[in-house]
Amino acid sequence: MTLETIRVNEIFGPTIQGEGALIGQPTIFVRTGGCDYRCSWCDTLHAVDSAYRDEWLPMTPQAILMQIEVLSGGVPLMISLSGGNPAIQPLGHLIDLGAQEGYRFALETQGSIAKDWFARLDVLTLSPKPPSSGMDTNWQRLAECVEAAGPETRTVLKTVIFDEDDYAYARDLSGRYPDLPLYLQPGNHTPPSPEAADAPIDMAGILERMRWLTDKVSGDRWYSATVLPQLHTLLWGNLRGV
Ligand SMILES: C[S@@+](CC[C@H](N)C(=O)[O-])C[C@H]1O[C@@H](n2cnc3c(N)ncnc32)[C@H](O)[C@@H]1O
Ligand SMILES: Nc1nc2[nH]cc(C(=O)O)c2c(=O)[nH]1
Ligand code: SF4
Ligand SMILES: [Mg+2]
Repeated sequence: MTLETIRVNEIFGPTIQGEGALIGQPTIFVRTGGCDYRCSWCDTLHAVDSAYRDEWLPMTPQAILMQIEVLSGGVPLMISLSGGNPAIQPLGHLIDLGAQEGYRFALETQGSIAKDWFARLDVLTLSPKPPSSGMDTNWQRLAECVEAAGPETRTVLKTVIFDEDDYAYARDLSGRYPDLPLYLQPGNHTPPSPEAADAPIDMAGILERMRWLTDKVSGDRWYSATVLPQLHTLLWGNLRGV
């Protein structure tokens, strides 16, 4: 039987999950190449811009799992699937193969493409994009993603906030999905260029935005939202592969 290959940009770890529901927890990242969005402030353009597609190697699920096993020393831990948009890729077989060895899978996507294998994830993070990204949210597609994940997968929302319009977007999102946990992440206005393996970051500016966001959430008595930084950028700035 021939299996579909997955376009892989990078596999790295173990590191800690730097964002959202699993923040601080050990994980290995599998970053796929290719995205249907072009967010103005994307911090991972090397996995988005097709100018870099030569760096997205087609790999079988078996080859990916072998690399995961080497990196993890065979200890099954959480595998974070990100991108680009990993929902573009045929990841169902990798999830099943990894699950046989005890690995669990979390996936990070903007919620523009639903797949039936979302139901076999441990955690699905839907990260719809606010106005500052320049992208429009297709609410029907987002609903299809929530539906596809079903009751067994832990589904959470995470949205990036740069300004007042983004904040209003997040409030609207929360109203649409009052039962899903929502994580608010201050935006990094100094994302790396795709060529840079490391690049300067305005940490003071990001933390100032986080203080502004925290004040707003508290001032509005918005007690159901969780405000979190990108912990990996706090620790390593714009360094890639951490
Ligand atoms: C690079 S994306 C890859 C997965 C998927 N395409 C998505 O956007 O959810 C991973 C996460 O990083 C966030 N992100 C991207 N650029 C960012 C920036 N400049 N500041 C803060 N978060 C950012 C995205 O919103 C998303 O939640
Ligand atoms: N440590 C760490 N945590 C992350 N959480 C989301 C990431 C991503 O780029 O999708 C990411 C990443 O690249 N590194
Ligand atoms: S959807 Fe995610 S990977 Fe795609 S451009 Fe936006 S932030 Fe980058
Ligand atoms: Mg990132």
